[in-house]
Amino acid sequence: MSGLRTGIATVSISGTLEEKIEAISAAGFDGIEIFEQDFIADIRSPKIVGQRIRDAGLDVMLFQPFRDFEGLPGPMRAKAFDRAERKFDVMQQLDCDLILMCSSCHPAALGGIDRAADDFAELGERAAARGLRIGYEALAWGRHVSDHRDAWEIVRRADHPNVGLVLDSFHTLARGIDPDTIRRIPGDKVFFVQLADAPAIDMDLLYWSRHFRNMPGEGDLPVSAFMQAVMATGYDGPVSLEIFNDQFRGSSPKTIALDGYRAIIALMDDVRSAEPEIATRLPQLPRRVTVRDTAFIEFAAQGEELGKLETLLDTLGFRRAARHKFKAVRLWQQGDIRIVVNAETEGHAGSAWNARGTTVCDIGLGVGSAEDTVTRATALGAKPFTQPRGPGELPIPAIRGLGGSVMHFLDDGDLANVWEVEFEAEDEPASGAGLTRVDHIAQTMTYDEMLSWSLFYTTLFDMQKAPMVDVIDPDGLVRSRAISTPGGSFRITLNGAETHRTLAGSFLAEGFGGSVQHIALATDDIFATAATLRERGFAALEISRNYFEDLAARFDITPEMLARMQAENILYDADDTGEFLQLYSRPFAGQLFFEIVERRGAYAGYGAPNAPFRIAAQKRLQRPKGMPAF
Ligand SMILES: O=C(O)c1ccc(O)c(O)c1
Ligand SMILES: [Mg+2]
Repeated sequence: MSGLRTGIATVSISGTLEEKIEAISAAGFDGIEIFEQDFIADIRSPKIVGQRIRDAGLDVMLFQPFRDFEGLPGPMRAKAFDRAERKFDVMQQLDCDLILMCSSCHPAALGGIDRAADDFAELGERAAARGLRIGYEALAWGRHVSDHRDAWEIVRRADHPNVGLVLDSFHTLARGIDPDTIRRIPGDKVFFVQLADAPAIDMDLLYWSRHFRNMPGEGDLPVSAFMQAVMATGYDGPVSLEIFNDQFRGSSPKTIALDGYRAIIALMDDVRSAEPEIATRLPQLPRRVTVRDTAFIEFAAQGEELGKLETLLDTLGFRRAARHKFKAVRLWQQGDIRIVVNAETEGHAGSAWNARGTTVCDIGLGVGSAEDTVTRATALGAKPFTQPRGPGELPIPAIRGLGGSVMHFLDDGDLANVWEVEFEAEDEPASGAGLTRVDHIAQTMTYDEMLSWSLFYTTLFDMQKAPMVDVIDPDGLVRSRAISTPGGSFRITLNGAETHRTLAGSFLAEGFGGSVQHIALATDDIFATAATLRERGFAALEISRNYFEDLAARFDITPEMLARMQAENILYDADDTGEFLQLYSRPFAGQLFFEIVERRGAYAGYGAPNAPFRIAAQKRLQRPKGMPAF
């Protein structure tokens, strides 16, 4: 059995046809759907374009779309056939044998299953004479045919070996059609399969499809259930992406093509795991990785900011636990939290500091098997990370993460001893402020990058994405989405800034791109922690008095507790599952900050309703002197 064949429509990514071909080939796809517009805009002949695509190692899998063919009356019908013949000429030049015909939207189309079937039977003869095939696709907004079941009935009645069906997950799922109805269709009559996901937004189908499609796994449609049904038919052809998305049209073709490849591989792996009996043609790869914990967070810091960061860690109750045996690297520890501060001028940390100044350059995650994690990541198109190892250093498996940062993976093997092997313990006694573990890591990026990064996490790790929330910054909107492992052992929030005027946006501008902006640390008793921190000289972010008055109106909080929260600048949220208390540090090293949280009950959120007030408080600190703080 040969491998899975993957494809992507040229319409899915930005650039000229040539740039698209390069990006699609580089991302690892086997073939390409030529979207006619991309071809027409090119100055090369169809013969040369076809050859160029094959030279890039890609099959020309499909030519599309051909519109408004079936069901036309009299002379219009004859014209539609002539039009089709012209496109057949182009296809023969391209050396592409399959054309997608989407269900007619033409106002004059008459409808009638048998009329359409007759049209396709006749066109099938003409196609066969040239060795070509026709795939019929039901557009969700087609005039008479908008459901794959009707398209299948037409194909069935056309009863021609060169006429088959194109299934497109968007059209089926957007209309809420049960994908299991696909299991009734013989696999050899499915000529091609297109995949797209989309966010659950209630809007006009055509508009939704043309602007908001995204990669499988990036949206909310049950694309995996769709694909399981397709594969259950015995379908053996290519699996291809057809993504109409406004953002993708303006993004880097390489990134979007890589995301697409990642999405297909993860999806087919999910299909196989859901129904192991079904042949998916996908080579084996380790399943999604269970993250046990955040093993460490590493900052690159030098000079004055290094001192400030270490002072802040000290006021937060961290102790100097160990020093690297050979490098300017120190381990700070409290509870299960390990923060590594790397002042090396060379290597990854050195270049991260050169590029961004003080920054989180590395995140270490505890996993079952570090090797399997890198194997899966690599199969999904991530880049393994290596740098020359110094004396006595362990070969800890790593990949490239967000914006040039690195992720290391630690497991129970020899790697668990890294702190003893590479570091020398310091004898500073434990003091602590009750911080126990990393609650979550907040990453800031441009809005355009959010889908890509959520896909990175949800395809590699066993993590689910929460719904998108809007965070109001006084100077713009920031979109935020949390991604978490089932038990919350690893939580990430992604914050996408649309403009540089927002706090998140100015962080991006200053830091030269997306990275970790804040780290939230958990405590079991935020009031006790706050008191200890105060004694240690920690300065909390000051929250407006109005905020606490509003809290009193919204929640049943005793006056005593409210007074304590106000005194300590502790923010509060609650839902049906529990309560959430938050305390923020002031910004350091530019616009990085720490958050301290206490979760009560099963509260699994992040205090999103409080974000605007926290942001406003942070922005007050940035105001030029002389402006009132309150
Ligand atoms: O939006 C469209 O017109 C369109 C065209 C071709 C397709 O395959 C499709 O799914 C949608
Ligand atoms: Mg389609």
